[in-house]
Amino acid sequence: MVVANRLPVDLERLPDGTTRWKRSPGGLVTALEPILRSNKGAWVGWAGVADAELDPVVEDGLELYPVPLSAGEIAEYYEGFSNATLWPLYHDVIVKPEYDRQWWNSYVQVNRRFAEATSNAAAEGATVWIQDYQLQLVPKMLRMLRPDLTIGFFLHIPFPPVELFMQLPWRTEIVEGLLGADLIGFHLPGGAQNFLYLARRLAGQQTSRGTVGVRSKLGVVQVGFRTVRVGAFPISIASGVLDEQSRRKAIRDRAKQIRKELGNPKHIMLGVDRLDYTKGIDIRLDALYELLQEKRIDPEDTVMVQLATPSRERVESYVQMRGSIEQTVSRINGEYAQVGRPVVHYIHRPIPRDELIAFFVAADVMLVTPLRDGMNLVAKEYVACRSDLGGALLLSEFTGAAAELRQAYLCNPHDLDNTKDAMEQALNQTREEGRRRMRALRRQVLAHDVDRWAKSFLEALGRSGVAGSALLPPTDRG
Ligand SMILES: Nc1nc2c(ncn2[C@@H]2O[C@H](COP(=O)(O)OP(=O)(O)O)[C@@H](O)[C@H]2O)c(=O)[nH]1
Ligand SMILES: O=P(O)(O)OC[C@H]1O[C@H](O[C@H]2O[C@H](CO)[C@@H](O)[C@H](O)[C@H]2O)[C@H](O)[C@@H](O)[C@@H]1O
Repeated sequence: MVVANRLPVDLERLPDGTTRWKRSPGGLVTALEPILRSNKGAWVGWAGVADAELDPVVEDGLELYPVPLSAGEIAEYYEGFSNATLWPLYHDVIVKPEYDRQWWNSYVQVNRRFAEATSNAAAEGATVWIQDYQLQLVPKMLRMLRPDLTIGFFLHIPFPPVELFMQLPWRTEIVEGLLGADLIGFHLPGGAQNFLYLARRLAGQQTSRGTVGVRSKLGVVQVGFRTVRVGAFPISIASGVLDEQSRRKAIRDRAKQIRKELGNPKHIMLGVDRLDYTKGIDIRLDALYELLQEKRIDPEDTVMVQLATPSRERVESYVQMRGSIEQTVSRINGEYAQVGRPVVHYIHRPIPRDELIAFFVAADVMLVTPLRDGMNLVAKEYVACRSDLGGALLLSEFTGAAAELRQAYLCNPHDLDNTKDAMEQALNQTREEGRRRMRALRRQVLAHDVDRWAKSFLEALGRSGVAGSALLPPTDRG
Protein backbone atom coordinates (compact mmCIF):
# COMPACT_ATOMS: atom_id res chain seq x y z
CA MET A 1 0.00 0.00 0.00
CA VAL A 2 1.35 3.40 -1.04
CA VAL A 3 0.54 6.51 0.99
CA ALA A 4 1.27 9.85 -0.70
CA ASN A 5 -0.05 13.38 -0.44
CA ARG A 6 -1.60 13.09 -3.90
CA LEU A 7 -3.44 10.19 -5.48
CA PRO A 8 -2.04 9.35 -8.95
CA VAL A 9 -5.16 11.01 -10.36
CA ASP A 10 -6.81 14.33 -9.50
CA LEU A 11 -10.56 14.73 -9.42
CA GLU A 12 -11.59 17.36 -11.96
CA ARG A 13 -14.92 19.17 -11.55
CA LEU A 14 -16.31 20.07 -14.97
CA PRO A 15 -18.49 23.15 -15.63
CA ASP A 16 -21.59 20.95 -16.15
CA GLY A 17 -21.25 19.66 -12.58
CA THR A 18 -19.88 16.22 -13.51
CA THR A 19 -16.44 14.98 -12.46
CA ARG A 20 -13.64 12.94 -14.02
CA TRP A 21 -10.20 11.71 -12.97
CA LYS A 22 -7.10 13.17 -14.64
CA ARG A 23 -3.45 12.29 -14.08
CA SER A 24 -1.86 14.38 -11.30
CA PRO A 25 1.42 16.28 -11.87
CA GLY A 26 4.99 15.48 -10.86
CA GLY A 27 7.64 12.79 -10.88
CA LEU A 28 6.42 10.91 -7.79
CA VAL A 29 3.33 9.81 -9.70
CA THR A 30 5.31 9.08 -12.90
CA ALA A 31 7.54 6.71 -10.93
CA LEU A 32 5.10 4.95 -8.62
CA GLU A 33 1.99 4.57 -10.74
CA PRO A 34 3.32 1.84 -13.10
CA ILE A 35 4.70 -0.13 -10.16
CA LEU A 36 1.44 -0.12 -8.23
CA ARG A 37 -0.59 -0.94 -11.33
CA SER A 38 1.54 -3.98 -12.14
CA ASN A 39 1.46 -5.16 -8.51
CA LYS A 40 -2.26 -4.52 -7.95
CA GLY A 41 -1.51 -2.27 -5.00
CA ALA A 42 -3.65 0.28 -3.17
CA TRP A 43 -2.98 4.03 -2.87
CA VAL A 44 -4.01 6.37 -0.05
CA GLY A 45 -3.93 10.09 -0.94
CA TRP A 46 -5.68 13.40 -1.57
CA ALA A 47 -7.82 13.82 -4.71
CA GLY A 48 -6.44 17.32 -5.44
CA VAL A 49 -9.63 19.31 -4.73
CA ALA A 50 -11.09 20.81 -1.54
CA ASP A 51 -13.75 19.16 0.60
CA ALA A 52 -14.22 16.02 -1.51
CA GLU A 53 -15.62 13.29 0.77
CA LEU A 54 -15.13 10.31 -1.55
CA ASP A 55 -15.58 6.60 -0.96
CA PRO A 56 -12.74 4.24 -1.85
CA VAL A 57 -12.81 3.61 -5.60
CA VAL A 58 -11.15 1.23 -8.05
CA GLU A 59 -9.76 3.33 -10.94
CA ASP A 60 -8.32 1.41 -13.88
CA GLY A 61 -7.46 -1.56 -11.65
CA LEU A 62 -5.90 0.51 -8.86
CA GLU A 63 -7.61 0.75 -5.44
CA LEU A 64 -7.75 4.41 -4.36
CA TYR A 65 -8.46 5.53 -0.78
CA PRO A 66 -9.14 9.30 -0.94
CA VAL A 67 -8.23 11.41 2.12
CA PRO A 68 -10.25 14.67 2.26
CA LEU A 69 -8.63 18.08 2.78
CA SER A 70 -10.62 21.23 3.57
CA ALA A 71 -9.87 24.53 1.80
CA GLY A 72 -8.20 25.74 5.03
CA GLU A 73 -6.00 22.63 5.19
CA ILE A 74 -4.96 23.06 1.57
CA ALA A 75 -3.87 26.61 2.43
CA GLU A 76 -2.10 25.69 5.70
CA TYR A 77 -0.87 22.09 5.33
CA TYR A 78 -0.23 21.88 1.54
CA GLU A 79 0.52 25.42 0.31
CA GLY A 80 1.79 26.56 3.72
CA PHE A 81 3.83 24.04 5.73
CA SER A 82 4.58 21.62 2.87
CA ASN A 83 5.34 24.12 0.11
CA ALA A 84 6.28 27.40 1.79
CA THR A 85 8.18 25.88 4.77
CA LEU A 86 9.57 22.40 4.00
CA TRP A 87 9.97 22.69 0.21
CA PRO A 88 12.24 25.80 0.29
CA LEU A 89 14.06 24.61 3.44
CA TYR A 90 14.89 21.23 1.86
CA HIS A 91 15.88 22.92 -1.44
CA ASP A 92 18.77 24.92 0.02
CA VAL A 93 16.57 27.90 1.05
CA ILE A 94 16.46 29.21 -2.55
CA VAL A 95 13.56 31.27 -1.20
CA LYS A 96 13.17 32.00 2.52
CA PRO A 97 11.14 29.34 4.38
CA GLU A 98 8.25 30.67 6.49
CA TYR A 99 7.81 29.25 9.99
CA ASP A 100 4.15 29.52 11.03
CA ARG A 101 2.75 27.73 14.08
CA GLN A 102 -0.77 27.44 12.67
CA TRP A 103 0.61 25.78 9.51
CA TRP A 104 2.47 23.31 11.71
CA ASN A 105 -0.74 22.48 13.64
CA SER A 106 -2.48 21.81 10.35
CA TYR A 107 0.43 19.61 9.18
CA VAL A 108 0.12 17.50 12.37
CA GLN A 109 -3.65 17.23 11.98
CA VAL A 110 -3.50 16.18 8.31
CA ASN A 111 -0.67 13.70 8.95
CA ARG A 112 -2.84 12.14 11.67
CA ARG A 113 -5.73 11.83 9.21
CA PHE A 114 -3.48 10.06 6.68
CA ALA A 115 -2.23 7.70 9.42
CA GLU A 116 -5.79 6.88 10.48
CA ALA A 117 -6.97 6.34 6.89
CA THR A 118 -4.04 4.00 6.27
CA SER A 119 -4.57 2.17 9.55
CA ASN A 120 -8.21 1.53 8.56
CA ALA A 121 -7.36 0.37 5.04
CA ALA A 122 -4.28 -1.81 5.58
CA ALA A 123 -4.62 -5.57 5.97
CA GLU A 124 -3.05 -7.40 8.94
CA GLY A 125 0.75 -7.50 8.54
CA ALA A 126 0.69 -5.40 5.34
CA THR A 127 3.65 -3.48 3.92
CA VAL A 128 2.99 0.26 3.79
CA TRP A 129 5.20 2.63 1.80
CA ILE A 130 4.83 6.28 2.82
CA GLN A 131 6.04 8.94 0.38
CA ASP A 132 7.64 12.31 0.74
CA TYR A 133 7.98 15.47 2.80
CA GLN A 134 4.26 16.16 3.17
CA LEU A 135 3.86 13.04 5.38
CA GLN A 136 6.95 12.85 7.58
CA LEU A 137 4.96 12.36 10.80
CA VAL A 138 2.90 9.46 9.42
CA PRO A 139 5.47 6.67 10.08
CA LYS A 140 5.43 7.21 13.87
CA MET A 141 1.67 7.87 14.04
CA LEU A 142 0.93 4.75 11.99
CA ARG A 143 3.29 2.56 14.03
CA MET A 144 1.44 3.56 17.23
CA LEU A 145 -1.88 2.61 15.63
CA ARG A 146 -0.69 -0.54 13.85
CA PRO A 147 2.49 -2.18 15.24
CA ASP A 148 1.84 -5.19 12.99
CA LEU A 149 2.67 -3.27 9.80
CA THR A 150 6.01 -3.08 8.01
CA ILE A 151 6.53 0.61 7.27
CA GLY A 152 8.82 2.16 4.64
CA PHE A 153 9.33 5.85 3.97
CA PHE A 154 10.90 7.46 0.88
CA LEU A 155 11.84 11.14 0.54
CA HIS A 156 11.59 12.38 -3.06
CA ILE A 157 13.27 15.74 -2.46
CA PRO A 158 16.77 16.43 -1.11
CA PHE A 159 17.32 15.99 2.63
CA PRO A 160 19.07 19.23 3.57
CA PRO A 161 22.44 19.86 5.20
CA VAL A 162 22.31 19.76 9.00
CA GLU A 163 22.90 23.55 9.37
CA LEU A 164 19.76 24.28 7.33
CA PHE A 165 17.56 21.59 8.88
CA MET A 166 18.39 22.98 12.33
CA GLN A 167 16.42 26.16 11.45
CA LEU A 168 13.16 24.23 11.64
CA PRO A 169 11.31 24.91 14.93
CA TRP A 170 9.79 21.39 14.75
CA ARG A 171 13.02 19.60 13.77
CA THR A 172 12.91 17.00 16.57
CA GLU A 173 9.28 16.08 15.87
CA ILE A 174 10.10 15.53 12.18
CA VAL A 175 13.11 13.31 12.90
CA GLU A 176 11.13 11.30 15.46
CA GLY A 177 8.20 11.03 13.03
CA LEU A 178 10.45 9.50 10.37
CA LEU A 179 12.00 7.10 12.88
CA GLY A 180 8.62 5.36 13.10
CA ALA A 181 9.53 3.65 9.80
CA ASP A 182 11.50 0.41 9.46
CA LEU A 183 13.39 1.75 6.45
CA ILE A 184 13.93 5.40 5.44
CA GLY A 185 15.06 5.95 1.84
CA PHE A 186 16.71 8.95 0.20
CA HIS A 187 17.83 9.50 -3.40
CA LEU A 188 21.48 10.03 -2.45
CA PRO A 189 23.88 8.80 0.26
CA GLY A 190 24.44 12.43 1.35
CA GLY A 191 20.79 12.79 2.44
CA ALA A 192 20.98 9.52 4.38
CA GLN A 193 24.15 10.64 6.16
CA ASN A 194 22.58 14.01 7.07
CA PHE A 195 19.63 12.16 8.56
CA LEU A 196 21.80 9.75 10.58
CA TYR A 197 23.66 12.68 12.13
CA LEU A 198 20.35 14.36 13.09
CA ALA A 199 18.94 11.14 14.55
CA ARG A 200 21.93 11.15 16.94
CA ARG A 201 21.86 14.85 17.68
CA LEU A 202 18.14 15.60 17.90
CA ALA A 203 16.55 12.28 18.84
CA GLY A 204 19.51 11.09 20.96
CA GLN A 205 19.53 7.67 19.26
CA GLN A 206 22.46 5.34 18.68
CA THR A 207 23.35 5.18 15.00
CA SER A 208 25.91 3.57 12.74
CA ARG A 209 28.72 5.87 11.64
CA GLY A 210 29.99 4.18 8.48
CA THR A 211 29.48 5.54 4.95
CA VAL A 212 26.11 4.77 3.35
CA GLY A 213 26.34 3.30 -0.18
CA VAL A 214 23.98 3.41 -3.17
CA ARG A 215 21.50 0.52 -2.66
CA SER A 216 24.08 -0.91 -0.24
CA LYS A 217 25.72 -0.40 3.17
CA LEU A 218 22.55 0.81 4.90
CA GLY A 219 22.87 2.96 7.99
CA VAL A 220 21.14 1.87 11.20
CA VAL A 221 19.44 3.73 14.05
CA GLN A 222 18.56 1.90 17.24
CA VAL A 223 15.20 3.11 18.59
CA GLY A 224 14.57 1.13 21.78
CA PHE A 225 14.23 -2.50 20.68
CA ARG A 226 13.62 -1.52 17.05
CA THR A 227 16.27 -1.12 14.36
CA VAL A 228 15.53 1.52 11.74
CA ARG A 229 17.51 1.27 8.50
CA VAL A 230 18.52 4.25 6.41
CA GLY A 231 19.64 4.03 2.78
CA ALA A 232 20.10 5.62 -0.65
CA PHE A 233 17.85 4.41 -3.48
CA PRO A 234 18.01 6.71 -6.54
CA ILE A 235 14.59 6.71 -8.21
CA SER A 236 14.12 6.17 -11.94
CA ILE A 237 11.55 5.79 -14.72
CA ALA A 238 9.96 2.96 -16.71
CA SER A 239 12.77 3.42 -19.21
CA GLY A 240 12.10 0.31 -21.31
CA VAL A 241 8.47 1.31 -21.86
CA LEU A 242 9.45 4.85 -22.79
CA ASP A 243 12.18 3.60 -25.13
CA GLU A 244 9.59 1.47 -26.90
CA GLN A 245 6.99 4.28 -27.06
CA SER A 246 9.49 6.77 -28.48
CA ARG A 247 10.37 4.39 -31.37
CA ARG A 248 6.77 4.28 -32.64
CA LYS A 249 6.19 5.67 -36.11
CA ALA A 250 3.42 8.02 -34.95
CA ILE A 251 5.79 9.62 -32.41
CA ARG A 252 8.66 9.87 -34.95
CA ASP A 253 6.31 11.50 -37.47
CA ARG A 254 5.03 13.93 -34.87
CA ALA A 255 8.62 14.83 -33.90
CA LYS A 256 9.39 15.70 -37.54
CA GLN A 257 6.22 17.74 -37.72
CA ILE A 258 7.17 19.64 -34.54
CA ARG A 259 10.53 20.54 -36.13
CA LYS A 260 8.69 21.74 -39.20
CA GLU A 261 6.18 23.77 -37.17
CA LEU A 262 9.13 25.44 -35.43
CA GLY A 263 10.53 26.44 -38.86
CA ASN A 264 13.04 23.57 -39.24
CA PRO A 265 15.72 25.41 -37.26
CA LYS A 266 19.25 24.03 -36.96
CA HIS A 267 18.93 23.72 -33.16
CA ILE A 268 15.91 23.09 -30.92
CA MET A 269 16.47 23.47 -27.18
CA LEU A 270 13.78 22.11 -24.83
CA GLY A 271 12.83 22.64 -21.18
CA VAL A 272 10.11 20.53 -19.49
CA ASP A 273 9.31 21.38 -15.88
CA ARG A 274 6.65 22.14 -13.34
CA LEU A 275 6.81 25.93 -13.08
CA ASP A 276 8.90 25.87 -9.90
CA TYR A 277 11.69 28.20 -8.73
CA THR A 278 13.90 25.18 -7.95
CA LYS A 279 14.02 24.20 -11.64
CA GLY A 280 16.29 27.07 -12.81
CA ILE A 281 14.08 28.05 -15.77
CA ASP A 282 15.19 31.66 -15.23
CA ILE A 283 18.83 30.59 -15.41
CA ARG A 284 18.53 28.85 -18.78
CA LEU A 285 16.66 31.89 -20.15
CA ASP A 286 19.37 34.25 -18.83
CA ALA A 287 22.04 32.03 -20.40
CA LEU A 288 20.22 32.07 -23.75
CA TYR A 289 19.75 35.86 -23.59
CA GLU A 290 23.43 36.54 -22.95
CA LEU A 291 24.55 34.07 -25.63
CA LEU A 292 22.27 35.89 -28.09
CA GLN A 293 23.67 39.26 -26.99
CA GLU A 294 27.23 37.98 -27.45
CA LYS A 295 26.29 36.54 -30.86
CA ARG A 296 27.34 33.07 -29.72
CA ILE A 297 23.81 31.88 -30.62
CA ASP A 298 22.16 32.92 -33.87
CA PRO A 299 18.43 33.66 -33.46
CA GLU A 300 17.96 32.74 -37.13
CA ASP A 301 18.79 29.08 -36.54
CA THR A 302 18.06 28.35 -32.86
CA VAL A 303 14.76 28.12 -30.94
CA MET A 304 13.95 27.21 -27.38
CA VAL A 305 10.70 25.55 -26.29
CA GLN A 306 9.76 25.78 -22.62
CA LEU A 307 6.89 23.54 -21.51
CA ALA A 308 5.91 24.69 -18.02
CA THR A 309 3.22 22.80 -16.13
CA PRO A 310 1.36 25.10 -13.70
CA SER A 311 2.25 24.29 -10.09
CA ARG A 312 1.28 25.56 -6.59
CA GLU A 313 -0.16 28.66 -8.19
CA ARG A 314 -1.38 30.35 -5.00
CA VAL A 315 1.98 30.22 -3.19
CA GLU A 316 3.47 33.74 -3.30
CA SER A 317 7.00 32.71 -4.36
CA TYR A 318 5.51 30.83 -7.33
CA VAL A 319 3.41 33.84 -8.36
CA GLN A 320 6.53 36.06 -8.34
CA MET A 321 8.69 33.58 -10.22
CA ARG A 322 6.07 33.13 -12.93
CA GLY A 323 5.93 36.91 -13.49
CA SER A 324 9.68 37.20 -13.76
CA ILE A 325 10.06 34.21 -16.14
CA GLU A 326 7.31 35.49 -18.41
CA GLN A 327 8.99 38.91 -18.48
CA THR A 328 12.30 37.36 -19.56
CA VAL A 329 10.58 35.33 -22.31
CA SER A 330 9.01 38.58 -23.58
CA ARG A 331 12.33 40.44 -23.42
CA ILE A 332 14.13 37.76 -25.47
CA ASN A 333 11.35 37.61 -28.06
CA GLY A 334 11.01 41.40 -28.09
CA GLU A 335 14.67 41.78 -29.01
CA TYR A 336 15.34 38.72 -31.18
CA ALA A 337 12.10 37.31 -32.67
CA GLN A 338 10.84 37.89 -36.21
CA VAL A 339 7.12 38.06 -36.97
CA GLY A 340 5.86 34.44 -36.88
CA ARG A 341 9.26 33.19 -35.60
CA PRO A 342 9.67 33.57 -31.82
CA VAL A 343 13.01 32.52 -30.33
CA VAL A 344 11.35 31.20 -27.16
CA HIS A 345 8.10 29.22 -27.37
CA TYR A 346 6.53 29.18 -23.91
CA ILE A 347 3.56 26.95 -23.03
CA HIS A 348 2.07 27.25 -19.56
CA ARG A 349 -0.18 24.20 -19.46
CA PRO A 350 0.39 20.42 -19.31
CA ILE A 351 0.58 18.65 -22.66
CA PRO A 352 -0.46 15.03 -23.41
CA ARG A 353 2.14 12.33 -22.74
CA ASP A 354 2.56 11.29 -26.41
CA GLU A 355 3.10 14.91 -27.44
CA LEU A 356 5.74 15.25 -24.71
CA ILE A 357 7.56 12.15 -25.98
CA ALA A 358 7.55 13.62 -29.51
CA PHE A 359 9.12 16.81 -28.12
CA PHE A 360 11.88 14.73 -26.46
CA VAL A 361 12.56 13.02 -29.81
CA ALA A 362 12.59 16.37 -31.65
CA ALA A 363 14.90 18.28 -29.29
CA ASP A 364 18.63 18.70 -29.99
CA VAL A 365 19.47 19.95 -26.50
CA MET A 366 17.50 19.14 -23.36
CA LEU A 367 17.85 21.89 -20.74
CA VAL A 368 17.74 20.62 -17.14
CA THR A 369 19.18 23.40 -14.96
CA PRO A 370 17.70 23.20 -11.43
CA LEU A 371 19.34 25.04 -8.54
CA ARG A 372 18.42 21.95 -6.53
CA ASP A 373 16.31 18.88 -7.42
CA GLY A 374 15.85 15.60 -5.57
CA MET A 375 16.26 13.55 -8.76
CA ASN A 376 14.72 15.08 -11.94
CA LEU A 377 13.03 12.39 -13.98
CA VAL A 378 12.79 14.58 -17.09
CA ALA A 379 16.54 14.17 -17.64
CA LYS A 380 16.16 10.37 -17.59
CA GLU A 381 13.06 10.48 -19.82
CA TYR A 382 14.92 12.45 -22.49
CA VAL A 383 17.72 9.88 -22.54
CA ALA A 384 15.27 6.96 -22.70
CA CYS A 385 13.64 8.56 -25.77
CA ARG A 386 16.92 8.89 -27.74
CA SER A 387 17.42 5.43 -29.24
CA ASP A 388 18.74 7.33 -32.30
CA LEU A 389 21.70 8.42 -30.09
CA GLY A 390 20.92 12.00 -31.12
CA GLY A 391 20.57 15.00 -28.84
CA ALA A 392 22.50 16.35 -25.89
CA LEU A 393 21.62 16.71 -22.22
CA LEU A 394 22.58 19.88 -20.35
CA LEU A 395 22.31 18.87 -16.69
CA SER A 396 22.73 20.80 -13.45
CA GLU A 397 25.19 19.32 -10.96
CA PHE A 398 22.59 20.08 -8.29
CA THR A 399 20.12 17.40 -9.40
CA GLY A 400 20.08 13.88 -8.00
CA ALA A 401 20.29 12.68 -11.62
CA ALA A 402 23.75 14.21 -12.02
CA ALA A 403 25.20 11.55 -9.69
CA GLU A 404 24.32 8.91 -12.30
CA LEU A 405 24.30 10.78 -15.65
CA ARG A 406 27.97 11.71 -15.73
CA GLN A 407 28.14 11.85 -19.55
CA ALA A 408 25.74 14.80 -19.71
CA TYR A 409 27.03 18.35 -20.23
CA LEU A 410 27.17 19.14 -16.52
CA CYS A 411 26.83 22.74 -15.36
CA ASN A 412 26.71 24.79 -12.19
CA PRO A 413 23.51 26.85 -12.48
CA HIS A 414 24.81 29.29 -9.86
CA ASP A 415 27.58 30.18 -12.30
CA LEU A 416 26.02 31.80 -15.37
CA ASP A 417 29.23 31.79 -17.42
CA ASN A 418 29.70 28.09 -16.76
CA THR A 419 26.07 27.41 -17.74
CA LYS A 420 26.47 29.45 -20.95
CA ASP A 421 29.65 27.57 -21.88
CA ALA A 422 28.00 24.20 -21.28
CA MET A 423 24.92 25.25 -23.32
CA GLU A 424 27.16 26.36 -26.17
CA GLN A 425 29.15 23.10 -26.05
CA ALA A 426 25.97 21.03 -26.12
CA LEU A 427 24.65 23.00 -29.09
CA ASN A 428 27.88 22.60 -31.04
CA GLN A 429 28.86 19.01 -30.20
CA THR A 430 30.03 16.83 -33.07
CA ARG A 431 27.83 13.93 -34.10
CA GLU A 432 30.41 11.41 -32.83
CA GLU A 433 30.77 13.11 -29.45
CA GLY A 434 26.99 13.26 -29.07
CA ARG A 435 26.58 9.57 -29.90
CA ARG A 436 29.35 8.56 -27.51
CA ARG A 437 27.77 10.47 -24.63
CA MET A 438 24.21 9.38 -25.38
CA ARG A 439 25.23 5.72 -25.63
CA ALA A 440 26.74 5.87 -22.13
CA LEU A 441 23.74 7.76 -20.72
CA ARG A 442 21.32 5.24 -22.17
CA ARG A 443 23.26 2.32 -20.73
CA GLN A 444 22.77 3.83 -17.27
CA VAL A 445 19.08 4.76 -17.65
CA LEU A 446 17.97 1.52 -19.29
CA ALA A 447 19.78 -0.65 -16.75
CA HIS A 448 18.52 1.28 -13.71
CA ASP A 449 14.78 1.54 -14.21
CA VAL A 450 11.98 2.21 -11.76
CA ASP A 451 11.30 -1.50 -11.20
CA ARG A 452 14.86 -1.91 -10.00
CA TRP A 453 14.40 1.09 -7.69
CA ALA A 454 11.19 -0.32 -6.17
CA LYS A 455 12.64 -3.82 -5.91
CA SER A 456 15.80 -2.65 -4.15
CA PHE A 457 13.79 -0.56 -1.67
CA LEU A 458 11.15 -3.21 -0.99
CA GLU A 459 13.71 -6.00 -0.61
CA ALA A 460 15.62 -3.91 1.92
CA LEU A 461 12.31 -3.13 3.66
CA GLY A 462 11.45 -6.83 3.73
CA ARG A 463 14.73 -7.48 5.55
CA SER A 464 14.15 -4.53 7.92
CA GLY A 465 10.48 -5.02 8.83
CA VAL A 466 8.83 -6.52 11.85
CA ALA A 467 10.52 -9.88 11.16
CA GLY A 468 13.83 -8.45 10.00
CA SER A 469 14.75 -6.35 13.07
CA ALA A 470 18.05 -7.00 14.82
CA LEU A 471 20.12 -5.15 17.38
CA LEU A 472 22.99 -2.94 16.28
CA PRO A 473 26.42 -4.55 16.22
CA PRO A 474 28.34 -3.41 19.32
CA THR A 475 30.95 -1.59 17.17
CA ASP A 476 28.27 0.75 15.83
CA ARG A 477 26.93 1.84 19.19
CA GLY A 478 27.32 5.62 19.46
N1 LIG B 1 2.19 14.53 -19.65
C1 LIG B 1 2.96 15.50 -19.20
N2 LIG B 1 3.90 15.22 -18.28
C2 LIG B 1 4.68 16.23 -17.85
C3 LIG B 1 4.56 17.55 -18.33
N3 LIG B 1 5.51 18.31 -17.72
C4 LIG B 1 6.19 17.49 -16.91
N4 LIG B 1 5.70 16.24 -16.98
C5 LIG B 1 6.17 15.02 -16.27
O1 LIG B 1 6.27 15.32 -14.87
C6 LIG B 1 7.36 14.59 -14.33
C7 LIG B 1 8.29 15.58 -13.62
O2 LIG B 1 9.15 14.85 -12.79
P1 LIG B 1 10.53 15.42 -12.27
O3 LIG B 1 11.38 15.86 -13.40
O4 LIG B 1 11.11 14.39 -11.40
O5 LIG B 1 10.15 16.73 -11.43
P2 LIG B 1 9.01 17.07 -10.34
O6 LIG B 1 7.95 17.82 -11.07
O7 LIG B 1 9.70 17.95 -9.35
O8 LIG B 1 8.53 15.80 -9.78
C8 LIG B 1 8.06 13.87 -15.48
O9 LIG B 1 7.60 12.54 -15.53
C9 LIG B 1 7.58 14.67 -16.69
O10 LIG B 1 7.55 13.93 -17.91
C10 LIG B 1 3.53 17.82 -19.30
O11 LIG B 1 3.32 18.93 -19.79
N5 LIG B 1 2.77 16.76 -19.68
O1 LIG C 1 2.07 17.46 -5.83
P1 LIG C 1 2.63 18.78 -6.30
O2 LIG C 1 2.74 19.78 -5.20
O3 LIG C 1 1.87 19.30 -7.51
O4 LIG C 1 4.12 18.53 -6.83
C1 LIG C 1 4.48 17.49 -7.71
C2 LIG C 1 5.52 16.55 -7.11
O5 LIG C 1 6.75 17.28 -7.05
C3 LIG C 1 7.85 16.71 -6.33
O6 LIG C 1 8.53 15.70 -7.10
C4 LIG C 1 9.75 15.08 -6.66
O7 LIG C 1 9.74 13.72 -6.97
C5 LIG C 1 10.40 13.28 -8.15
C6 LIG C 1 10.38 11.76 -8.17
O8 LIG C 1 11.12 11.24 -7.07
C7 LIG C 1 11.83 13.80 -8.21
O9 LIG C 1 12.45 13.40 -9.44
C8 LIG C 1 11.82 15.32 -8.12
O10 LIG C 1 13.19 15.77 -8.04
C9 LIG C 1 11.05 15.80 -6.89
O11 LIG C 1 10.91 17.23 -6.98
C10 LIG C 1 7.38 16.24 -4.98
O12 LIG C 1 8.44 15.65 -4.27
C11 LIG C 1 6.16 15.34 -5.04
O13 LIG C 1 5.72 15.02 -3.72
C12 LIG C 1 5.06 16.08 -5.75
O14 LIG C 1 3.93 15.22 -5.91
